[in-house]
Amino acid sequence: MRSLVGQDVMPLAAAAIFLVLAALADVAVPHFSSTALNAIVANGKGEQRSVAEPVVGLLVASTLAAIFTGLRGAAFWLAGSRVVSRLRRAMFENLLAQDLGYFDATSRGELTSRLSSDATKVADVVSFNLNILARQTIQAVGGVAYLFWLDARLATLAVSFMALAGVLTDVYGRFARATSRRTQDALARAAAVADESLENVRVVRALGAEDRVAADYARAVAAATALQRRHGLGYGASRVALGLARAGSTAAILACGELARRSGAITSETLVAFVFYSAFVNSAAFDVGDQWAKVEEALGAGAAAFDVATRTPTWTGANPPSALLSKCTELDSDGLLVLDRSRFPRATTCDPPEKTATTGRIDLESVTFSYPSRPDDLALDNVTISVPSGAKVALVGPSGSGKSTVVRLVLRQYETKEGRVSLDGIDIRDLDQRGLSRRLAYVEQEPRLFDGTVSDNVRFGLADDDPLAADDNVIDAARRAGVLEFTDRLPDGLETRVGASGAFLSGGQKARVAIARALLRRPAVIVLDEPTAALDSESERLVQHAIDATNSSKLVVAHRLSTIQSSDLIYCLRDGTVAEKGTHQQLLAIKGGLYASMVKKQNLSYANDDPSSPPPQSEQQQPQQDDDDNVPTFDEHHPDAQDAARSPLAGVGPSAH
Ligand SMILES: Nc1ncnc2c1ncn2[C@@H]1O[C@H](COP(=O)(O)OP(=O)(O)OP(=O)(O)O)[C@@H](O)[C@H]1O
Repeated sequence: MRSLVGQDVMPLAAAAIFLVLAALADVAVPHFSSTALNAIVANGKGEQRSVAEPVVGLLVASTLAAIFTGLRGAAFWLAGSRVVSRLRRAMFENLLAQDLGYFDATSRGELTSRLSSDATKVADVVSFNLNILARQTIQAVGGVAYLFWLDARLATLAVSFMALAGVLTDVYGRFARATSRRTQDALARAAAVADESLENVRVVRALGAEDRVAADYARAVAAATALQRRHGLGYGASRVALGLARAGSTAAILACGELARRSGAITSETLVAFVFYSAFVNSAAFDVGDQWAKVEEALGAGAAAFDVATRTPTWTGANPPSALLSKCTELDSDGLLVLDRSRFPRATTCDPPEKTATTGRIDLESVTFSYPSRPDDLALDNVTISVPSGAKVALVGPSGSGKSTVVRLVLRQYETKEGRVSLDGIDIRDLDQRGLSRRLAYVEQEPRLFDGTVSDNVRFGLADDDPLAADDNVIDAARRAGVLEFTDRLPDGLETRVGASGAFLSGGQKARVAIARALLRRPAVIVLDEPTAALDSESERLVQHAIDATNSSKLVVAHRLSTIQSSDLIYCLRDGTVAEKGTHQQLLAIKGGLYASMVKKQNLSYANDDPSSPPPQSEQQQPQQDDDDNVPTFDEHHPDAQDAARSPLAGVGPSAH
C-alpha cells in the first residue's frame, strides 16, 4: 500500500490540509448557529444581543467549509484515480511476471475481474471513504472536545453512546470485510464463466449449448447475489442498531440535560449549545462508523487485488522467468512499482543477445518434469534430447506423449523437476529471459495475434528502434512466409488490421504472420509446433522451404509425419519418454517400431480420407522400409506424400543452413 500511495504524497498532503481546514470550518458552524439562536431567544425576552454577528460568522464558516470541502474532494479524487491506475498496473505487471503454472490454475476471467472490479473498490476507498472518514473523525474529535468544555457529565453520556456505536460498527465491519471478499471471489468466478463462454462463443453456437452456458453463468451470478443479499441484510441490521443508538443518545442527552438544568448544574443556553453540538458530533461519529465499515468492505474486496499485485513468481536458477523482472528491463519514469528489485535478489545477469555469441544448440539433459497442477504425474521422465547447431530435429509421438511439454520447457515456460535445459551449454534458467526470447522464436499450432496491423504483428515484441524491425526486414520476412501473397490483395497491404486476436484473418493467414514474426527475429533456434498444418500444400511447401533455408536450429513438433521426413534427427516420444531416435530412414528400419507404425497408420488414414486415392492396401502390401535400399515410404498416391516427394526437402537429409 505504501508503494501505491507513495508517489501521491503531494496531492494527498494537499488533500489532508484542505480536509483539516474544512473540518475546522465545519466545527465552527454549530457554534455560530447556537449563538444566533440563543441571541434570538434572549432578544425575545427583551435582551439586546447582536444576531448579525453570529450570522456573519455562520456565513463565513459555511463558505470556507464549502470551498475547502470542494478542494479536499477534488484532491482525494485525483489521488484515488492515480492510486488505482497504479494498482492496476502493479497487478498487470505482476501477472506478466508470474510463472506460467500460475495461469494453469487461475482463469483469465477471474484475473480480469480482479483488475477491474476489485481495483475499483480500492479506488473508492481512497477517493471517497477515507476522505469522509478522516473528515468525520476530525469533526467528531473536535466536537467531543467542545462538548466536554460545555459539560463534562453530559459529554461522558454522549461519548458512551458513541462507544456503543463503535462496537456495533466493528462487528458489522468484520462481517462486511469477510462477505465482501467472498462476494468478489464469487463475481470473479462468474466473470471466468462468462469469459470462457464468450471466448468460445462459436463453439457454443455450433453445439447449441447457449442454454447450458447461460445456466452456468446464472448459477455463478446467483452465488454472488446470495452473498450480496446477506451483506444487504447485515447492512440493514447495522443501520437499525446504529439508528437506535443514535436516537437513544439524543433522548438521553435531552432528558439528562433537562434534569441538570432544573438542578441548576447547566444553563438553558449551554444546554441548547450542547444539544446542537451533540447532534453534529453524533452525525459525524455515526458517519465514521459507516465509512469505517465501507473501508473494511473495500479492504476485503481489495485483498485479492493486492494478492495479485504482490504474488511472487516461483523460479530456480539465476534469472527470473519473465523479461519484466530482468535486470536489463528499462523502467519508465513512474517505475514499475511492483517490480521492486529487492524482491528479486536472484536476478543476476543481463545478457543482451548481441553480446553473447550463440550457435543455437539445445540440450535437454535427463529431464524429468510434472506440471504444477498435477505434481504426481510425470509428463516427462528422464528425457534427453539434443538439437545440434543449425540442425532440424523433429519430435513425434502419440497424443499426450510429451511433445508440447518438451517445447514448453525449451521456452522456459515451466521449470524442470530434475535435469536441465541448456542453450549453447548454458542452463536457460541462468539466461536473461529477454535474451532467451530473442534467441528462440516460437510458432505455435494455433498462432495468436494481437489487435493491430499485420506489420505490427510481424514486429511484435521488438523495440521500435530495433534494426530488425525496419520496414525492409518486415517486408522480406512477410514475403518469405507468404504473407504478402494475401496482403498484396488487400487495400492496406501490410497495414491491414487483423482484428481482436486476429479475428479478421483465416487460420492459414494467421499461421503465415506468425512464421514471418519468427523469421524476422533471425533467431538462433526456431521452435515450431506444426504451424503449417493450416496451410494448403503449396503454401506449406513454400513456408517450409523458407524456414529450412534459415541458419537457425529447428525443433519441430509434427503430427503429420510427411512434414519432417527430411529432419536431421527425429525423436519419437511415448508416455513422456524417448522411445526411439534416429533419422526417418533409421526409424522406419525398426520393425514394429513406434515411428514405423505411426507412418503406416498415417498412410492408411490418408488413403481412406482421400476419395481419389486407390483403395487401401493390405497391411502386407503397405510400403515398408526395404532393408536393402531406401524406397519411398509414404503412400505415393496421397497428396501429402506427393508433396513430400516433390518437396525440396524430400530425402535430402540435413536441411540447408
Ligand atoms: N498445463 C497442463 N497441466 C497439467 N497437465 C498437462 C498440461 N499440459 C499437458 N499436460 C499433460 O502432460 C502430458 C503431455 O502433454 P503434451 O501436451 O506434452 O502432449 P503432446 O505429445 O504434445 O500431445 P498432442 O500431440 O495431443 O498435442 C499429457 O498427459 C497432458 O495431459
